[in-house]
Amino acid sequence: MTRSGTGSGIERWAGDDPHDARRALGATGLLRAFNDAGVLTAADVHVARRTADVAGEDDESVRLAVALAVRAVRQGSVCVDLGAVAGDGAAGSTAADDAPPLPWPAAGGWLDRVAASPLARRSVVRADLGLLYLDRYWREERQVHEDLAARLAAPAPAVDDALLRDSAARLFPGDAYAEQRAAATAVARHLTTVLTGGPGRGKTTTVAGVLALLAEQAEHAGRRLRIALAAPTGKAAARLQEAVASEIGPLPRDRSLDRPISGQATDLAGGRFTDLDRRRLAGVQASTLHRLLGWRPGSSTRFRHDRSNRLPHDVVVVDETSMVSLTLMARLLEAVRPDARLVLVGDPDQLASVEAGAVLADLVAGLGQRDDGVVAALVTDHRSESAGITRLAAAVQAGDPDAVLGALTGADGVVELVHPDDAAATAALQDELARHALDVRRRALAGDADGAVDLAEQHRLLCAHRDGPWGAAHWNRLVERRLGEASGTYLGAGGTEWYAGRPVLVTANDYSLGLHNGDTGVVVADGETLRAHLGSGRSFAVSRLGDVETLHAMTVHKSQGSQADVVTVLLPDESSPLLTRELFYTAVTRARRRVRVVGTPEAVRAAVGRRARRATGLARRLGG
Ligand SMILES: Nc1ncnc2c1ncn2[C@@H]1O[C@H](COP(=O)(O)OP(=O)(O)OP(=O)(O)O)[C@@H](O)[C@H]1O
Repeated sequence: MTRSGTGSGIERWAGDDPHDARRALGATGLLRAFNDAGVLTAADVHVARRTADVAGEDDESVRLAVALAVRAVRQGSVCVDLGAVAGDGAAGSTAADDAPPLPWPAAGGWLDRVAASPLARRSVVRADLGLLYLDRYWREERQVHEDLAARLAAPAPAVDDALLRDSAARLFPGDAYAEQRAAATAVARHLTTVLTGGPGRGKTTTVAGVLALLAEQAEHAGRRLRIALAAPTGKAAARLQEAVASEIGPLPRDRSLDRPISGQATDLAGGRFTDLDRRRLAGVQASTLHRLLGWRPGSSTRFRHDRSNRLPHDVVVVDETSMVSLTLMARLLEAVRPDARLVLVGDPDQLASVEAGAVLADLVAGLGQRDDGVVAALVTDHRSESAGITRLAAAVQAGDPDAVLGALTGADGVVELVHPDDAAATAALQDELARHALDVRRRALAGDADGAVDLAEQHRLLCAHRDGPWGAAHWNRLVERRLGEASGTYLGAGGTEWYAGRPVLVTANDYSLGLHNGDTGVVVADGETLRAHLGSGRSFAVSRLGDVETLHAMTVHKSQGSQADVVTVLLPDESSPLLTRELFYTAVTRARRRVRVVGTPEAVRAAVGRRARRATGLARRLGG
């Protein structure tokens, strides 16, 4: 009852080192074979063995199925499709063509055996939709579906039609704003909306207008609108806050909200928003989703706000929804009041969340066929100065490698491809990186915090991997070596860890300090001491910072939710399982003005051709 010969496409780690920590000691049978082959890690095997032993399950194929479900979650999927996993190379075919065949159980009846096993009877695993889930993820996916279905079936929120028409025409005037006007009207008319679009498609502009429009509706009904703006990372929340504030314009000098507003509202910024809009929206703050939901010490999956203690807001806008995991979406949906508007904004073509799930892509796939405007897509590019980046991103999205290579070799100076074997070009790149780091350091040594932060934020070096010759760690060391040579000291790990000009990335939330995972900044000299400046006037003694990384280079995954004027993307070679269309798209769309890709044409083709698919059932549940 085994299949063999299939499955050479499944992603494997090199299982030939007997001391590799991923080796499961004492494993036998199928678990042993799949661990030896580098498909399962020790942790996958351990969980499968423990749960099977407790439940008294001896069937090796069932044990293997559980281990594959654990593996699936580890790799970002919510479930595993046992019928397809054997041939699944979607996440990257790293097995050599001559890798020995794996003893796969026959697909027919495999899931049924798991469904009839004591493990399923004890609800350790769930078979549903022809997929196998670990219980927690099955419950979360069902909850997300049920909460969304209830919201979609609930009566539409009350709106004053004439006022809505007027304010939509005022806030989104003429043909130039027609797409956003339609999207904003859809948001006003629905309890739940998914607002999608790539960079520069006018999502933030739409959000700002929607808030003004809803605030006007609320005031018309004699209420003040309670607004929550949130994003998965601190960086993304800060960007959202800044973008919405700059879109709306500065508050009029008299900030009194209670003062009766007499006469016609003036339009100070000369834009679409009036003083009245600005007053109605005064004080709106963006926060991380964790902060909005009410982080509780010791738990990353339970929050102060939940089904029994809902958020007070009338409208909740979440930006960068592609980064929201299934678990976080489940917590959000149970906390939002059933009658509050929920607007999920994001770019479904970007990499999905670090944790399991692909919620935004699932929402678009599952709800996109509806013709009622629940999914509103913005497609018009409003950033003309970066047309080259838009062309490149569109070609990546379309999965057209020739068009991608064409866009990369265009002569517009906006987009550039550097071959890694081009010694002169890579030396020039290293010189440029060193020069940039030195300029940041000079400002930091002079105590110019704003100047150092601004300059550091202008360029990002993005890598697919953390480790290896094209990994972020290597390039961080390389730039630090060049900085050290120029400074006559040894900088970085093993030398002076904290130095003026060290760009830093915060990698964990610290609520007591107000630090958020994803915050970035620069270490700046302050007399004899060093302080890390994180922008917006926030600074900390470096001794208080725990979880930080050096940011001369960063991984594409960690760059999600942020942008820089100039981005350099280092592609690994084509065999890397991380090299996917979503990773490449996310990397190039971090650039506002210029993007340089360092990689072979083969790596570019591999990236464009490979999808980072995740197994989930949500799209199917939503699509009926
Ligand atoms: N209809 C429009 N006409 C002209 N300019 C526009 C229009 N909509 C937005 N813009 C401008 O285009 C730029 C990009 O818009 P916006 O920031 O709203 O896009 P976005 O989708 O949020 O982008 P990103 O995800 O990159 O932040 C902004 O400078 C904005 O002022």
